[in-house]
Amino acid sequence: MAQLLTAAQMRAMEQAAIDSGAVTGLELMERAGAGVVEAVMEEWPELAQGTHRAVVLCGPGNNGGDGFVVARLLKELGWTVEVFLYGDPEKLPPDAKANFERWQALGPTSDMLDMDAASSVALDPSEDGILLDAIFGTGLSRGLEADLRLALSSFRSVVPVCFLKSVNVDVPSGLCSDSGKWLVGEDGFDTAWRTDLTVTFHRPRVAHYLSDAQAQSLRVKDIGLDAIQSQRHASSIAPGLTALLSDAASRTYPLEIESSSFGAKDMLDAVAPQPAITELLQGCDGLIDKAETGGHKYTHGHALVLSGGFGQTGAARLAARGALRIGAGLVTLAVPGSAQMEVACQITGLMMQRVEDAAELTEVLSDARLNALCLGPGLGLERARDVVPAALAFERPTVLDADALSAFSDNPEMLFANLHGACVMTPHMGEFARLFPDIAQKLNAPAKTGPAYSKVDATRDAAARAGCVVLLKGPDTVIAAPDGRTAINAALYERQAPWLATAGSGDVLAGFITGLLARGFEPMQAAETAAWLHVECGRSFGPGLIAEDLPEILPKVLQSRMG
Ligand SMILES: NC(=O)C1=CN([C@@H]2O[C@H](COP(=O)(O)OP(=O)(O)OC[C@H]3O[C@@H](n4cnc5c(N)ncnc54)[C@H](OP(=O)(O)O)[C@@H]3O)[C@@H](O)[C@H]2O)[C@@H](O)CC1
Ligand SMILES: [K+]
Repeated sequence: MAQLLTAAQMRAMEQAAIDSGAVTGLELMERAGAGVVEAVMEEWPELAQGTHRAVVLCGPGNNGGDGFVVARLLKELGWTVEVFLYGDPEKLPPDAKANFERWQALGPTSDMLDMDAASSVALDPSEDGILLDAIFGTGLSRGLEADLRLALSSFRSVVPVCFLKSVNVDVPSGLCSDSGKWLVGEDGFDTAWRTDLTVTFHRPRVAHYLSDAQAQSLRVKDIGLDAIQSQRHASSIAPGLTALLSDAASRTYPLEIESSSFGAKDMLDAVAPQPAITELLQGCDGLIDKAETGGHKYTHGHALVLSGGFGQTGAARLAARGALRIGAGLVTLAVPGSAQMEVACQITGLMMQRVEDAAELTEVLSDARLNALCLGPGLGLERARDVVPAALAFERPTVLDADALSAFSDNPEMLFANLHGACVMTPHMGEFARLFPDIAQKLNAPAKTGPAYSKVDATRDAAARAGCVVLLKGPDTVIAAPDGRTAINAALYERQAPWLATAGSGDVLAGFITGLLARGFEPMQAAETAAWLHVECGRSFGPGLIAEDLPEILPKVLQSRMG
């Protein structure tokens, strides 16, 4: 596992490396610039052949310094390079200034706010290449002023005309790197724009997995911090490192990525003021295939999925199928009398039990072998209000989805009073906003300054209030436990799975979680694992996916996981 980083953590790591004497800021900047060039060539191999054009927009801080390095390196490769600066060169921080001066020896720097700047670029559309945004990175503190936004959008409008690829250094300028939110200026406008490529350094920032509207592709380039860290571990000297990192990481949560490509845990492990966040790129620990564990069907648990009435049983059947496929030993659908015939005609492998109301459910749950419950898919609001409190009274591992959440929109407190620590709530943003209106309002409020309140913050706050795991759906699904553990399951970049936005997809997810709860996974682990597998199923099936396909493709995904 590796970690997602906040701006404060990244700064602390760089500073610690510099203070150790193992590297200078100038060297890190050089590696960052070289990393950008390398990433561009990797992303578009055609740009590695011959010479091309780079329009480089530099800002007033070290992000701008990276831009000057890129400009120089591309110029040395023979590219046509035009550089524009936002800010006063005299006020650049030392490393950025040094690189500005090195660039000055190779070419001019124009004022980015000059009215004619972008149109001068558009005059010559003959060479393809890149538009590089190196205006702001992790140092963005507020929304962009109107004149800069105007200039930026003029440059962006040149991109299609001149066949340029849009590349940003670290984060697109205007995006808060801790929250994934576009900061708005005093006038309430932002600079939201989807670029072709983001190149970041060492580890991704939190923001890179919290928004689907920032870049098509993300590349993380090594700038040598891991090597410095392992040298330091080897020599066992890390004086003051922990304290330094702790100070700088005041608003931090170590953010973990489960990914072989990002290497081992790093020196931020020394700082763990809050529990970790896992980004589920490569899956989760603890997914033991049923075949490996063997045993009787009851050793894999018995899940009970509550169904709605006649004509409304499809969602519960989907969930039940998902629970069975993911390895629950037995799955029973609890069905009112009106729907018994309908369900009986549709199921194989699943069992059915008549459950008319809360009283009958209470009776059924006296069988302690029913060790995981799924409440919500197709349940119906009235039935949900009746059976949910009765089910929760047993304090068995329980998934609450769809109608089990909507039924309490008018009175979330009633739901919260019944929830317990073995629950997993799986709202989409609409359901979330009805249950946690104040949190949703805070999340959706335009942000003028960073670090802004993020989807991670919102999900954590919701989990703390509800006292159970909350899985807030989206292409950037965030899963949080009441103790602060948090994971992001991002279906972004190479894990995009737009086909998952199909009717019934959420019901299958609820079923996957329920099945894993039945197998004895603890709630956070069940939610993480199910969410990851859900996306993998979507990716594995591809276009044309309908919800029914998700449980059926799961064995293939599990087999590939087992190697
Ligand atoms: N440290 C290292 O060793 C390495 C760092 N690296 C690179 O450095 C980047 C971080 O650099 P950074 O900290 O200098 O921040 P950066 O994003 O350039 O901006 C800060 C400047 O912008 C200003 N400013 C902010 N918001 C503004 C606004 N809305 N409108 C106008 N101005 C605004 C702010 O001014 P202030 O807020 O103080 O008014 C300040 O002047 C990082 O993303 C990575 O690319 C790599 O080279 C690897 C090695
Ligand atoms: K940038």
